Amino acid sequence: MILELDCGNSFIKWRVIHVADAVIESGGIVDSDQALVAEVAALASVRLSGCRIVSVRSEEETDALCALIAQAFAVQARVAHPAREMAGVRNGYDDYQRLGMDRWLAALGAFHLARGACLVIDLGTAAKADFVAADGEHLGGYICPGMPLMRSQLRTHTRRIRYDDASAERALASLAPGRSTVEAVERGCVLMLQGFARTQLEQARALWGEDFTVFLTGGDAPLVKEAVPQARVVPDLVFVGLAMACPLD
Ligand SMILES: Nc1ncnc2c1ncn2[C@@H]1O[C@H](COP(=O)(O)OP(=O)(O)OP(=O)(O)O)[C@@H](O)[C@H]1O
Ligand SMILES: CC(C)(CO)[C@@H](O)C(=O)NCCC(=O)O
Ligand SMILES: [K+]
Repeated sequence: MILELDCGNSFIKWRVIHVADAVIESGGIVDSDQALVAEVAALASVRLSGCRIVSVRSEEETDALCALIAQAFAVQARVAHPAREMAGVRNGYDDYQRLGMDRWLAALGAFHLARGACLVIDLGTAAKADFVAADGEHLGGYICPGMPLMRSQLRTHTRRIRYDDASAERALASLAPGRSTVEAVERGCVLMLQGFARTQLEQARALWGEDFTVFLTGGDAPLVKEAVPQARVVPDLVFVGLAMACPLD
């Protein structure tokens, strides 16, 4: 079994899979390196033979996580690195090393699954969109604040926007105009995300007509699912690309 990690800016998503058939044994989402090691160590009957990591954190933070994993599980983690070209996809950035690895791997995974032009919308701490043409050319993309950043900017830079997580969740039962602060903010931010997603669709249509696949991923994908009914929701899209970039067998 191998451990797969997607280290985002706020959370680490992890999975333990059987390497031969990619069957998922277990998985979770944690907010610290220590919590990760604790959760994986608590799995009964798991013997890891390898580990692969994609990280958008600093090199120091990623190295520290690899050291912790080596110590806890006696495996040397393989870290995915930028490439100018991989699996038929050509990185569209002027400086290919600057493209976020989560975006790059999601684009690889999407192109592999779509076998044609695709749009990836990834809604996490940041909202990202990436475009890959039918010939594998990555055309670039967009980065915006995601739901957590929009929310926290409003809370930080205003005096009278204050509410707790439980009421935030309740507020999203509907998207009607808000009749309280929490409803107004939470629903407003969801509409921003949906607007982002719809605008990316318009871009894709302008480029490719109707001949493309839309992928939706990231922790906040459910919030825009209904606004983009044609999208394939693939929560593990980054892991699909990670397996391609770091084969372990
Ligand atoms: N079980 C969960 N734990 C934490 N966040 C969750 C969970 N389910 C959904 N979310 C939502 O997912 C969002 C974070 O998404 P994600 O985990 O994709 O972010 P990230 O990987 O840290 O960010 P990024 O990909 O931009 O670096 C949060 O806004 C949170 O509301
Ligand atoms: C945009 C984020 C923060 C999203 O996780 C990540 O992909 C990243 O750090 N990217 C580097 C900047 C870029 O992609 O242009
Ligand atoms: K991520």
